[in-house]
Amino acid sequence: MAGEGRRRRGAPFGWYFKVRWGNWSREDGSNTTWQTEIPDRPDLVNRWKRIQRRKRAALADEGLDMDVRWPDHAIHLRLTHQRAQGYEEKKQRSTPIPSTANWDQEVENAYQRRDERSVEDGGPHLRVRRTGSIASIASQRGARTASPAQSITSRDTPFQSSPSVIRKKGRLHKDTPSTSSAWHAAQSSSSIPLLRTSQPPHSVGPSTRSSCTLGDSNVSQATQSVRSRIEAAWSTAAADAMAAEIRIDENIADEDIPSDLKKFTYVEKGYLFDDGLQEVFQVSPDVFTTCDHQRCLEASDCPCQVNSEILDASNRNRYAYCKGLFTFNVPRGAEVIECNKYCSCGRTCPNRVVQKSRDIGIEIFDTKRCGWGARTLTAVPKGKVMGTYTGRLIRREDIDTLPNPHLGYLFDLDCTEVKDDENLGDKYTVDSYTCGNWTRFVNHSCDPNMAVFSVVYDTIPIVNMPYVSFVACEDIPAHTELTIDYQPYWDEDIDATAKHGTERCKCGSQQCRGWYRM
Ligand SMILES: C[S@@+](CC[C@H](N)C(=O)[O-])C[C@H]1O[C@@H](n2cnc3c(N)ncnc32)[C@H](O)[C@@H]1O
Repeated sequence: MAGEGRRRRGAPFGWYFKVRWGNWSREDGSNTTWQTEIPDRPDLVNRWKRIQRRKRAALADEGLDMDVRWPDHAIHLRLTHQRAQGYEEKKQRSTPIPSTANWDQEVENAYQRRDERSVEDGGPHLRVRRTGSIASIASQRGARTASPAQSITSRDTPFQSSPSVIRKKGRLHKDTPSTSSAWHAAQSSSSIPLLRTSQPPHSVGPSTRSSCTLGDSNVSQATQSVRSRIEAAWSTAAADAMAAEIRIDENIADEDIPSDLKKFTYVEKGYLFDDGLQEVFQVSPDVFTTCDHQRCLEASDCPCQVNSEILDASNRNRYAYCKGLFTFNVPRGAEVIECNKYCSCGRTCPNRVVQKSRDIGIEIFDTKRCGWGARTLTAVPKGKVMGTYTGRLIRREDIDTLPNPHLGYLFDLDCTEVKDDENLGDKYTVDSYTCGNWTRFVNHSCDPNMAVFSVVYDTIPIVNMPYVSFVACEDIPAHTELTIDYQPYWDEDIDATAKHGTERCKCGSQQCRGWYRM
């Protein structure tokens, strides 16, 4: 393969490959032809396409603002073919992946088409990496294949709740567990918690106004405008990422809005990076596993999928997702690897779920007992991916330098870490104190309705910078507070009686263990 190009004079419109022949030449010595297809050498065509795709991606990596202003029709008149491709790539990347309204139907259709083609190994397939496999990944060629195949069966530890914890330096509280049934009743009736308890550490609790006067009413106007301004800024950021609405409960008053939150930057997707970390995150295109599919349904022939380590009881590979919902088959220490920007599958590929935009509206509200919280505006089905924990990506070793208020908003990217590993090198944490999204308002519950899992799609697992994805672990009615367990493996990881560093839990669930750890 020597090149490719758009329609040539006198030829039908379309893309052409330029082929240089080794065993043939014209009388004048030239040995290239232009052809629309090379049916007997699909390997050459696929390799060529892969290389071109990487070139396009590299062009787009240079910056998304370049050239995008040009109208579509001018592109092939004014630019080389490669630049036109780069333009297409940039255009696509500048547009976040919208959530598709009829996505379920599309996937359903695709499954149907697959079944019609009678593909033998059509079973769901999960691409993951397990704890401890980092070295073997690195030993493979540039980690392209993500991990060695390593079968586990359904008897292995199932996905539980969260591979990571939100950290906070806390002092020991000796209070007894909170077992309020009012909270539980409030939850099950889809309303907000009713109990009023002590203020959370950074005073975002209930208003301290004791009386209401005309002056207060004016203050209330100003309050509204502060809340509205923050809400507008966050909504704009969410809309830019094509995400659903983000509201701040209108009952939140001016004096209940912490000053730091007025400077808070809402980041719906992705990370902001501490010095030098973006370079770590942005790995070379060569090390990605990629596929040439339009859709990644046939696990047996998708290069991204074949190295899955997760098998079901019948030894068949599984997808992490089924019809857009998380399957909860990911064991502890595993990461989901979604199709990436170098794959040729489209935006509705069933292996692209977390990277889609959030389509569930969220409201931030005052829980009256745990500070602010986040609740869903609509009913959410079990398995629905709600969003990722965003914020500033920092080195774990830098946590000690952070001011105290940050410590309640840290999320360790520790999914693949071995217990009690003291080495802090190459370990990272997300700090959402000054920037982040609605997930930084998610409170702890001992009976949570969301779980978390780690996922990568724009980097590779070995760099230890996955996204932490929040997923509904049960059907959640509209207007219910969304919660996770900050210490999901507490019964495995720590002696429940050793409560050093724990905080008194006010989740109020019937299963409340009385403490949580940041
Ligand atoms: C990640 S933030 C959650 C959002 C926080 N409520 C706010 O107002 O910004 C974690 C903090 O929320 C509070 N919190 C979360 N879950 C709690 C619980 N179950 N009991 C008591 N406080 C909780 C604690 O103050 C904790 O430091």
